[in-house]
Amino acid sequence: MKVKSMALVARDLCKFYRELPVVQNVSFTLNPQEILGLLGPNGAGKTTTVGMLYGAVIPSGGFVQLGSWNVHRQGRQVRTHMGIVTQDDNLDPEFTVFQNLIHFAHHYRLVGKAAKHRVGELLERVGLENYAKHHLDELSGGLKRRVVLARALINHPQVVFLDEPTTGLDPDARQDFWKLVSQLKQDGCGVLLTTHYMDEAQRLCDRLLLLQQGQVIDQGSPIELIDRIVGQEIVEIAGVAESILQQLAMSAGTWYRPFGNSYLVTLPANNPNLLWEQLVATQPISLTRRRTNLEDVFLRLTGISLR
Ligand SMILES: Nc1ncnc2c1ncn2[C@@H]1O[C@H](COP(=O)(O)OP(=O)(O)OP(=O)(O)O)[C@@H](O)[C@H]1O
Repeated sequence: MKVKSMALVARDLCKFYRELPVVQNVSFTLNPQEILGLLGPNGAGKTTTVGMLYGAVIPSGGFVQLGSWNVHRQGRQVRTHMGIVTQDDNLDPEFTVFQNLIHFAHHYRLVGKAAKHRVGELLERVGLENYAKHHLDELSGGLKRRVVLARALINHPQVVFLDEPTTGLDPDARQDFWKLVSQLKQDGCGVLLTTHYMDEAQRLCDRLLLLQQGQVIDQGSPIELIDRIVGQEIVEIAGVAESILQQLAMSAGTWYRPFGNSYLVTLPANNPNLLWEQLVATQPISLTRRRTNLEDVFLRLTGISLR
C-alpha cells in the first residue's frame, strides 16, 4: 500500500506549563518515507512535542502543519491522515484482538465487509492472523504493541507517531517491532519516533533531533552526529588519574569525560593508535577500545548517560 506524500512541518513550537517552558522553539520537517527520531532524557519534552504534533496538546506558541492543513485548526481532517501509538495501550481487555480493531475501524466509518477486510489485512501485516480471537490479556507485551500498531494503521495514515513504542519489550520483540516500523517507511509514511533506546534510534532513524530541557540541542543522521561529535572510536578506561587523561586527551586534540567509575576518551581520526598506545602505557585497571555510538554523542553533548 503506497500513500500520497505530505510533509509534517513544525515551526517554533513552544509549550509552557504554569509559566515553565517544557518545549522551546522546536522546528523541523518530517518528510514522507522518513523516520525521524526524537531523543532525550526523561522530562526532555518528547511526549509533549509529539502531543503537539498530532493535536492533543495545544502549543503555547508556534504551529504544526500537515500538507496545507493546520493541525490545531483543522484537527479533524488532519487526524484522518495520522496514526498514533501512544505509551498507553488503551485497548479494551474485554474484547478480542479482532473486536478491538473492528471497534476502532468504526471511528473511521469503516463498517461491514470493508472493516473486516481491512482488519484482516492488518492482522496479517503485523503477524497476528492467528491471534484474532484471543483476548488482550492472553497476549504478551510485544503482541499487544503489534495490535496497537495495527490499530494506528486502520486509516492508511501518511504520518505515524510512535511514542516509546518498544519500552518494556524483550530484545526479540523489539526487533520484530523494528521490522514493522521499517515497512511503514517503505509504504511512503513519515514516521516520528520517540525512544530511550539508542540502538533503536541508530538502527531505525534517518534523522535525529536531540532534545534537552525542551530544546533541540543538535540534529543530523545517526552517522553524521556520531562522526561529528565523538568520531569513530572511543576508549573506556579505569584506574588512571583524571589529570593524566586530561593531559593526554588535550595533546591529542580529543575529548574525555567521567563515566561512572571510569572515563571515556575519544581517539582522534588521524593516528588513533598513538593515543591508544599512550593510554595502554598508563597501566589502567581496565581498558576497552570500541566503536562510538549515540550514547557517547548524548553523553558528550549533555553530560547525561541514557544507558
Ligand atoms: N500536563 C502537564 N502539566 C504540567 N507539567 C507537565 C505536563 N505534561 C508534562 N509536563 C512536564 O513537562 C516536562 C516534559 O515532559 P514530557 O513528558 O514531554 O517529557 P519526555 O521527554 O517525554 O519524558 P519521558 O521520557 O520521561 O517520557 C516534564 O518536566 C513534565 O513534568
